[in-house]
Amino acid sequence: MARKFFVGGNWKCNGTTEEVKKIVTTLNEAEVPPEDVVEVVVSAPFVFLTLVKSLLRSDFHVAAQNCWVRKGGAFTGEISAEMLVNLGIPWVIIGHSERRALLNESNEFVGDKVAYAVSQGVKVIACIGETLEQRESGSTMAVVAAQTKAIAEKVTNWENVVLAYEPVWAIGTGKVATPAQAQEVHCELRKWLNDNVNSEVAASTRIIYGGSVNGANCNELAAQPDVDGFLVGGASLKVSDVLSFIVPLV
Ligand SMILES: O=C[C@H](O)COP(=O)(O)O
Repeated sequence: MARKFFVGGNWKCNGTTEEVKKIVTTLNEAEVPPEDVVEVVVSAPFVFLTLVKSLLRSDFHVAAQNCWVRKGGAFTGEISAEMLVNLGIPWVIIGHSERRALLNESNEFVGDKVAYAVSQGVKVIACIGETLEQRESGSTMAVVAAQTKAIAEKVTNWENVVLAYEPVWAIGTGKVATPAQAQEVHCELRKWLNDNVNSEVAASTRIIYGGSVNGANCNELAAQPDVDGFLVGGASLKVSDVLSFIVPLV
């Protein structure tokens, strides 16, 4: 089953109105592969979601970077999946390692969040990945399998989930995983989905890579059979780089 290539830009907690407008203008003016070849999703901070949605070309889509674990209500500072639906925001990132580490989001909490967002009709980029210590101790696969299991236990509709493998040691460090390292984990994750969910989900779920992706390394990573796209942080924030990992994929 063909899996449409997915390119996500995660702006994290960055940007001003002026910077956002500049990046969106650059994206809007670019000649990129058609939407049926590459799906492009821009993940903006909450405060810029409506602005980005109003300015961004219609063949690109907008994502939030988090949402609450259940129906909204008395949860000060949180944003609910219902609100994203109301604003017409189709995607959300859940379980990014920065939130897992800094805000103590557990595997179970992330699984609950993914399931609730999907149940409300919001598509999810679900992040998983090991720390350097875990990789060096040989537990990479056990870690990402446990993270994926917590999602698989709660989610039935995998059509609306993209799995983002983001080794923590590669995020924002310039130390990109080698294409072989990325392929090895993606292949094992697909096997895990086959063995623990079903063969259709394994064949159709997009497994994307994140961690120091840029224009110089994206093509080699994209050539790996189980790398179905990217979640890009730093390079997605620079006007000079923002197209470097989309346009070469033509
Ligand atoms: O969500 C994106 C990842 O954290 C990757 O960030 P990075 O491209 O700056 O390493």
